[in-house]
Amino acid sequence: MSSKRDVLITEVALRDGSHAIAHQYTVDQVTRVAKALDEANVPYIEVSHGDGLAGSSLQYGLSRTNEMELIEAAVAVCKQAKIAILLLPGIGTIEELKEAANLGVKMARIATHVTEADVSAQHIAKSKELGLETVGFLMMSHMAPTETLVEQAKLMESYGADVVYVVDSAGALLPHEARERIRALKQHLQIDIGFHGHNNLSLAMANTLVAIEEGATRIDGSVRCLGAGAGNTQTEVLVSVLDRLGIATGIDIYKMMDLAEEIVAPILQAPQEITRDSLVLGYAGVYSSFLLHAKRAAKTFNIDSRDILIELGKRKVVGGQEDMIVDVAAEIAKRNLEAAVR
Ligand SMILES: CC[C@H](O)CC(=O)C(=O)O
Ligand SMILES: [Mn+2]
Repeated sequence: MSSKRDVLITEVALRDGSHAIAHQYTVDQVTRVAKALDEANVPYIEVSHGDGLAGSSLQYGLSRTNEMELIEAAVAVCKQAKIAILLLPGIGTIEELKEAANLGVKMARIATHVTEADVSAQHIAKSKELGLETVGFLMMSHMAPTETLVEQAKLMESYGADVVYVVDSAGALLPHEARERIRALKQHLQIDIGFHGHNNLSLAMANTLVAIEEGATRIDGSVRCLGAGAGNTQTEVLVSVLDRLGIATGIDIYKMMDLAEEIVAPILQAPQEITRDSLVLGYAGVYSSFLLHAKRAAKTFNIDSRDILIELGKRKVVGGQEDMIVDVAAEIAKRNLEAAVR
């Protein structure tokens, strides 16, 4: 296996996939997945609560296992892969960042809403000071015009980020929109550009390939699509497609396929597919991680989860506003009741 890498892949199933399994990862699962990914020569593995460090809460979902234990377990079994964490300023703090760095984490991804990059300044600076490779992660990138995205990415670059990602949190970007965004960032920034897709409109692979065509060299994938909503670009498929295209990832294709089938598939509560709910996430431009919350609220209020998601899309609700899901569900239930007695 060649260790040449034209594109650096970050495997996100142990972080983004946490949303899909209601943050129920065990140390044993994380150990087995991280070890197998390391043996397949995956360069970066992200491990955290789905909403990043310190995300475990009633608002976002309580973790079964303390994420620091999960990080420690992943670090312990990786010989070549670097462990990454996600941090959303305001949810995670500098204290958790330091704790993760002490455990052996090598990369920190600092995530903000696409128009709020300024809140990442001190976290990016601290991450650099701790000697971590540092990534700016601009979430819900479909919600801002390309000029705004460029402005915000430049802020992250000016704070010291080594890489900036276009994050299609809702899986709402169409290929020409992904192309325009990556092209503009390549034109205006000196640092590396990354792309993180979600497959709600079945476009994660197409958008990823377009991003690579436009010069993105940092790409996220989730093995067996174990990510929020319909999941991310499926890593083992991506690695195979890139190999066919002559783009080196350095990842062992058979080992990726085997770990997807034998280690990750049994973790899934249900196969990751594009259901009517995940399709609505992409169609209405709603945060992929809202999926389970909306389904739960729909059950509580006996309403259609799609009505909740469509309304959240109309209101342009962003990450961190999970409390709005129940508010919206209650309003819809009240409206339905009023209509029924009229
Ligand atoms: C809530 C954080 C979010 O899951 C980060 C991410 O992966 C995305 O925005 O797609
Ligand atoms: Mn994601």
